[in-house]
Amino acid sequence: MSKIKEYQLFIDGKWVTSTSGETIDIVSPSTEEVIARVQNGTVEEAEQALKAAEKAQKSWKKLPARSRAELLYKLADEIKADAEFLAELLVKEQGKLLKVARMEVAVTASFIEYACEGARRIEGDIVPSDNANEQIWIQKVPRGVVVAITAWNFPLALAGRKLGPALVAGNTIVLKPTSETPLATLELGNLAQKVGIPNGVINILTGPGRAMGNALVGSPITKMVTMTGSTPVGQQIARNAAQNLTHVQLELGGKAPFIVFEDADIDAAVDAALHSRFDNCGQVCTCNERMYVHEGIYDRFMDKFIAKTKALKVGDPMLDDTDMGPKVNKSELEHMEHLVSVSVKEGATIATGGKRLTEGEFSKGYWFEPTVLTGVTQNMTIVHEESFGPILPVLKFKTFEEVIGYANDCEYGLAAMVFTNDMNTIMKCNDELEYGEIYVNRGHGEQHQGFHNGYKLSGSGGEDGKYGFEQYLEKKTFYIRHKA
Ligand SMILES: NC(=O)C1=CN([C@@H]2O[C@H](COP(=O)(O)OP(=O)(O)OC[C@H]3O[C@@H](n4cnc5c(N)ncnc54)[C@H](OP(=O)(O)O)[C@@H]3O)[C@@H](O)[C@H]2O)C=CC1
Ligand SMILES: O=C(O)[C@@H](O)[C@@H]1OC[C@H](O)[C@H]1O
Repeated sequence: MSKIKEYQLFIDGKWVTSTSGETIDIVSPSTEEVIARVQNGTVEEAEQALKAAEKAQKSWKKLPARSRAELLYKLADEIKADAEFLAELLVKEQGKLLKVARMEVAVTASFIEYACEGARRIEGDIVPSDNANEQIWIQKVPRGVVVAITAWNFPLALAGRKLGPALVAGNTIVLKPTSETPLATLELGNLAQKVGIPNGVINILTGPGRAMGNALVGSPITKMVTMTGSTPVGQQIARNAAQNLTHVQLELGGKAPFIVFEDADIDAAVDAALHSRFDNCGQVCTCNERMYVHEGIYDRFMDKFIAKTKALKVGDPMLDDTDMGPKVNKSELEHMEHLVSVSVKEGATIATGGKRLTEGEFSKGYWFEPTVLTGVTQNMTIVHEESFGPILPVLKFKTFEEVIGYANDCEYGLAAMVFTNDMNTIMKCNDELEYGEIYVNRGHGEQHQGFHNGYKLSGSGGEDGKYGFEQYLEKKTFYIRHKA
């Protein structure tokens, strides 16, 4: 039995063991085995990390942005060089398919590289004054210490998505990954040391979000909090950050509608709907969480969709021919069972799936069948509560007005997907859908140069692209008068 690796806290360029003397077991979702242990960090260690970041930021911000970017390009290179090791670690800790984990590692590096491209575009303004012999300069400056808190579904990519722009902009960072899947993120500490990122610029802490997270968010040293996770926790963070009026950027829950109009390309829509629901075991914030199919094509569409859902291969995420791995933990698995049970009680029919898998290779781990619910009505719980798993409720619709009303009848506003070839319908969807991200004739999947922006309870501030980069900068205005 190989010795279980115990990770430490990464503070001020050094690996340290927590004074708590306690560790957190990291469990494989595929086998339920303990695969590693991480520190149960203390509030005092949160303070130490913040102070290290504050100290380091004073010189880090003085480096030319291009010099900061050079170091971060090297970090991205090291991530790519370590791709297979990091990908397998993601499979072990989160249960995602190896092919998806490889994509996640590549995306982590490219998030950082995209941020580096912005190093020469941190531009301000020179504005004419109403006064003679005077100029007004509006300069973009870093905020200071950024606290980044991430979710368990794409832990490494979410870290790169935040670390890249934060550091290129001249901030330093204290990164707290989720206690569910912190391992690949912790490895960034080793890579930061390897490329020579100065001590204190990157700090990585583990420990329960409530205690450690609260301490990080509530500190006056913290000048920005960027968090990806659930809406309730995002709301808690916003309340906690308010005491210091700290800038907060939140990427939260979603309940994306997937709308198939009568003129849609049915085969393309079936494939997009399938992948947008079941990829990463449905654990993507922009997943197809509810599907609306026009009554005119419903039977043809559903025959194809159900057949493809039944054909999905659930199993070992390390194998190339596996289509779906396990849910991330026991409570998430039990939540799937709960949602199906409530849906059936409310009148839904299970068209396929609906149960946890327990036989043979599934005797250990958190496995759930790809599930499609039909006979669903708009008032049912499953149409409004995020499942963040492989459960898809399907509803019929007749008219444009009806389905737009259904789609917008939601407390979330992150992503929506629409299949139609009618330009007029596309433009009306663009006008009327209350979502920050709309995909037309394709499934979900953001790009770095876009803007990942949740409306309503899906978030605040947005990230990615030039608008996401701007979040990591403050503005400073100079009024400069000179002798005539
Ligand atoms: N909009 C988007 O881009 C995305 C949204 N999500 C959403 O995230 C959710 C699933 O991820 P999950 O990790 O379970 O989300 P959680 O909200 O449970 O946790 C997110 C992070 O917040 C930390 N945390 C928990 N409580 C606090 C607190 N009081 N103060 C500060 N930090 C805290 C957690 O730490 P710990 O785990 O140690 O408790 C974790 O690191 C889903 O709702 C999904 O929709 C996921 C990915 C992307
Ligand atoms: O956070 C999510 O669920 C998505 O934004 C996901 O995270 C990193 C990937 O690039 C996105 O698909």
